[in-house]
Amino acid sequence: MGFQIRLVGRSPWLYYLLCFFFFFCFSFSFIVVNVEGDATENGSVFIHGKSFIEQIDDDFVCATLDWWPPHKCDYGRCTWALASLLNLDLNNKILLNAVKAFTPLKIRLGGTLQDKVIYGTEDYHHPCTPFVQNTSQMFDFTQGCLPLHRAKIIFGLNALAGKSFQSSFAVGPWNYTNAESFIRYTVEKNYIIHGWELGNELSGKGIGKSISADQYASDVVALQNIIQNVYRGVEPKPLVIAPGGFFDANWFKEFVTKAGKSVDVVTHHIYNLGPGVDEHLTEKILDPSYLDGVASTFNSLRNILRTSATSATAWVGEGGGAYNSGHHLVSDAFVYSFWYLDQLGMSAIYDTRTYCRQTLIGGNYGLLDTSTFMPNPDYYSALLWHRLMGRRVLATSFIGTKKIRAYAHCAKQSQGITVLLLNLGNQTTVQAKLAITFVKLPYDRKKLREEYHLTAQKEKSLPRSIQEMSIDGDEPPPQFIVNKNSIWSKDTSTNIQIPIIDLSLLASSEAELDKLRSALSSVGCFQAIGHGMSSSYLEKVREVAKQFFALPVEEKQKYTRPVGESEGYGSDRIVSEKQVLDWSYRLSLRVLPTEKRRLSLWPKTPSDFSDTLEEFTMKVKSMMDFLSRSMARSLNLEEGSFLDQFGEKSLMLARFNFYPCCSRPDSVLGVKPHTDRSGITVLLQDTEVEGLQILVDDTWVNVPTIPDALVVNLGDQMQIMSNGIFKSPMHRVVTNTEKLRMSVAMFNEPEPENEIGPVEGLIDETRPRLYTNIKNYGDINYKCYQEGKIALDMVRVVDKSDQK
Ligand SMILES: O=C(O)CCC(=O)C(=O)O
Ligand SMILES: [Fe+2]
Repeated sequence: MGFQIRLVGRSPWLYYLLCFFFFFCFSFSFIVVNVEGDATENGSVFIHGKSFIEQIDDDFVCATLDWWPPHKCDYGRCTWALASLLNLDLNNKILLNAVKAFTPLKIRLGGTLQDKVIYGTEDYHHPCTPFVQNTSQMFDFTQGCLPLHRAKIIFGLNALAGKSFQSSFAVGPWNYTNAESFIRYTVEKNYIIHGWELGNELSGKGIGKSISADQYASDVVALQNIIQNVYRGVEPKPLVIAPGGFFDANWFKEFVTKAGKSVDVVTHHIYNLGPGVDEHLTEKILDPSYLDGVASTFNSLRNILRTSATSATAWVGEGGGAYNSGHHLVSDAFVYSFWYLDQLGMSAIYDTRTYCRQTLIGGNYGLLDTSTFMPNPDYYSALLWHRLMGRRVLATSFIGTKKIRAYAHCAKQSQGITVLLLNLGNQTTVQAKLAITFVKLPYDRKKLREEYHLTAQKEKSLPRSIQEMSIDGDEPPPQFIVNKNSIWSKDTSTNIQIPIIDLSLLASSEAELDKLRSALSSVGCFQAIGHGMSSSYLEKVREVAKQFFALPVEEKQKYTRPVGESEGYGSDRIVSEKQVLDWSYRLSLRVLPTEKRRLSLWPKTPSDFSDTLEEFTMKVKSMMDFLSRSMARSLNLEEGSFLDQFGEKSLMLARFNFYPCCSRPDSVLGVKPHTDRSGITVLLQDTEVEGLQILVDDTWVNVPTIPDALVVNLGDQMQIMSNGIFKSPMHRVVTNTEKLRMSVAMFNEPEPENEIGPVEGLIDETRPRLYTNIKNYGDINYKCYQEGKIALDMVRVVDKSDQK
């Protein structure tokens, strides 16, 4: 049998086909998540519909709340805000509705600090004080106390209570006094607790501390005894859950064997994507063999449970993918659903009954946004799974590209089958045939098919690309038409000349140094010659840029700038509705510091692209450093006065600009007027086609093309460091009807962590400080750009005399 599904590439496609129970399919539901794909492939989904292989819990989808307070920070970002068990606003309407949509959502309360919590019960006779950051203490925080008026559900208990520490081992029996009185308290209050979990990440080698499997098993027996005692006469009793740690086959085997019937659920944690700071998370998420790597963990735990005398089931007690709070713009973005849905599908195949996502809210991996509580993309993936995927898991395979992941369950609320297909291929459309064995289809299935398409929020794109419009000579759409405001209508002059400075003379000639100072303090721009790069060398750099832009669209799109990011290939980044768009394409790549390069975005064609860029970077950097020193000398400052502020790890961005012809050069710009945010910009212009104009004395001045010259533009951060003596010029690029133009701009700016500000020697009574000291001007600049503000104005010292 065969009905066809089209899986369009470039992002995940999820198809849910809802059909008849007992495997008589009669309706389909599709969830599709995608944008257009270019290549097409064929494949087949096979579902063994005769019997199910495993069964998950009805409330398989579970999410966690953690203890982390607002001052928990990873990689310099503090992402927990008020999302802790201790401070979360439980009356927040969005939160309540988000949870209610699941009816019920299993919530696991726990996390690292769980093993440092004291419960503020009546018999705890000390002040109930919160967690305080203290790096000399285990897990970097002091003990913290849970005031009991906040407790509604508690899941994770402190397993370290009463233990002594021998290096990384926690030894001795669990002191359960405080936990027991806390459990009693919840029973007195009639709080319904689904399960009590003992400890967090203390299994195997543990994270920070570990407990032997033998001791853990005894502690769990003690917990089971407490539960039997405290809940005497109450049915059903809460589950006893442990160890909530990373899987270690020997440890888990021993624990399960020794805990015997005392443990109801064996929990383990999944952080298979590695540290949140990893820049390659997206590549890992979209790599099928990487995703497959974790299957052995699920399989091994299943085998242990099957071969032990236990009726315990397996749960993922905490699955966050990338540890240390995840990664902003990855774990809270659409791409994470590829990892998350694949985890749900895969874990279910290996008899995992429940999967708790770290987190419901908090960190960068929340299903809800930590500050707004609004759903992140994975919330919808979780909800769709919860509503559509039933308990029974069906054996499913995909024959064809490895980029398709296929999972099928009996449907949840209707009779039939739900199929989940993910397309990890970001370029390929897959035509998939669906074959279900042992099923008869006595009905008109097409009529009853439902599709659900989840789509990543796209940067708003134009119906036609600039290139197409350029080739066809189209009238540019309104988004490109500049409003003829005051800055546009300033005169264009050919009288004013952009200074030419010979760098080879700067070291020896005072006159040339004076020329440099005067150029930078008037125009803020000059043409540099004598820089040591030959014209044939510069031609080679232009050539690789030209070859890249000449590639077919689909080839260039392999390097497309990811949504919300600044590196990669694309046209003007749209940050506001009102923005007038530039008539250009850009390939932006961070080239320094070298460890911050995203090589996956560096073109493979032409083959010498990377080497050429690497060499050009090094040459331009040494030219810029020489210029920084010369600029300092020209102002009678220590040579390092500016360069030291850039720091050892200054940032350098390379931007390859391509300007197609435009039918309306009178009202469309290649780049709208702006100042560069950099410290120094070095620009390699097209050899023939002009376009760059600098605003000098209220007049737009052409910067002519000189084949051997490199244009040096001063950026905002140098204007700040020079206390306004040097100017960061306003500039723009005009379009023309006949000729394509290209340029390569190299922007160098100080390390974002460095505090920069006006050099002391340039501040005195006659020239008071113009700018405050600041860090990360790049961020300030971007935020201002989004809000239509001028960043330099934001960092200016307010003149008190103006405030009257
Ligand atoms: O292409 C040019 O000439 C200048 C480009 C520019 O100003 C920029 O990329 O900031
Ligand atoms: Fe610029």
